[in-house]
Amino acid sequence: MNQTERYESAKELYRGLGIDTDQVIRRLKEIPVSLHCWQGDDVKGFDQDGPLTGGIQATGNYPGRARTPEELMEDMEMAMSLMPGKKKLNLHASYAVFENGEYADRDQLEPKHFAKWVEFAKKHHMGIDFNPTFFSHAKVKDGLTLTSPDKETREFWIRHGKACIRISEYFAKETGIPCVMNIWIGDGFKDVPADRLGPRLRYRESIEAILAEPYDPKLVKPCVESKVFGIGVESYTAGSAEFALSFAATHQGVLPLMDNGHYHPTEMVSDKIPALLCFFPEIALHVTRPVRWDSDHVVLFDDETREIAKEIVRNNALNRVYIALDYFDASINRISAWTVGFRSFQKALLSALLTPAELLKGLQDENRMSELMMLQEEIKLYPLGDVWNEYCRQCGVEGGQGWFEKVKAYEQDVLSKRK
Ligand SMILES: C[C@H](O)[C@H](O)[C@@H](O)C(=O)CO
Ligand SMILES: [Mn+2]
Repeated sequence: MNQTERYESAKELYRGLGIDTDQVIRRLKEIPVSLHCWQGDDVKGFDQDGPLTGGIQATGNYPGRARTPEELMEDMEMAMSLMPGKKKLNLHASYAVFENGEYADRDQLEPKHFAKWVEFAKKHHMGIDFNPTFFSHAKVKDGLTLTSPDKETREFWIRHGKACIRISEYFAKETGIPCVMNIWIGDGFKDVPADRLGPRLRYRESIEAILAEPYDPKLVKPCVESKVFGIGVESYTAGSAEFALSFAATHQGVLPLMDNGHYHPTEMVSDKIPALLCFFPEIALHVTRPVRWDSDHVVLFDDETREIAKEIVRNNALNRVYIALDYFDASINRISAWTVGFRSFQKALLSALLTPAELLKGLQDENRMSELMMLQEEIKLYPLGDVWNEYCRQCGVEGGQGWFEKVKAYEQDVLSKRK
């Protein structure tokens, strides 16, 4: 059978489950997934020369890292040409583009410093999500920013956050797509602190000061991303899950953002999604793959990634969950890392859309658990790959491994020349 015949055969099989694969493909094409710029340069950014801090690490030293805005945009374009589906551009403030010798510190950033990125996003018909960069900067004092006991330090970072509110609104107005602005700080302590409450009270106050910056809540979606520990802050992080959830629950219009690398290894974010959907109109995610710790490995088509996609789809929450990828692997070709991760989550969304959720819920509600188990297991061997190939064909990208030849050629022609 050729690919078309295989798709037609798969279509019939899924029709037997009450699934219209043509409609699934149409729907998947419209689900935006935010693609993080920082996989392309190991989270280095353009505005500082110092090391990556904040308790995160991009391990490896694969040649060809993007060093300039132009190189990063070129690499993202290459990667996006290999990915099916709708993308948003996810930027950090540290990726500001200064021209003609200009420079602005983090608290002085303006929309004009991101005009090149808006041009890039418009060229690719993308919305833009944004992140204040509360790390990798000299004004991180003793590892602290918004929680610092030093007022001047807090005020610098509050000004940075306010500047990012203004830039986020600029992005939304320029692209016509709301901007998710994610607040994450690495503030914490390596060893047992004497005061866990004080930093959190200051953090709450600082975020409230940032959000006092006027903005249109239809255009800017502020989020607070939690974390359980970081490298060098193993004993305490101010922005814990309880803090982030409580802040979002008590501040109108603020979304909790869950990164599935930010919990204890046995905790599953997939299970947390339907819990939060009971209480929050909207939530945000960073989809990643933690190995032993919050290692930010490339997302794969693995169980938890599939479960995360399933919870979003089967709870009819595609319009309530802002999906972003967050991983940075410096040990492999970065174009391939971007591409594998994005395609993996597209596969997870497709798998979820091809699952007969109502049929399975009915079996659960009727306590027909034996049949439920049987059917959930049998569906795993349905021909997802034939629908995937048709989806990729319609999106104009390779369904199988052929795309990697293009990555190898790009490495040969472009990346290898970056000395
Ligand atoms: C670069 C991102 O802001 C960062 O990865 C953050 O989202 C995070 O997950 C830190 O562990
Ligand atoms: Mn994250």
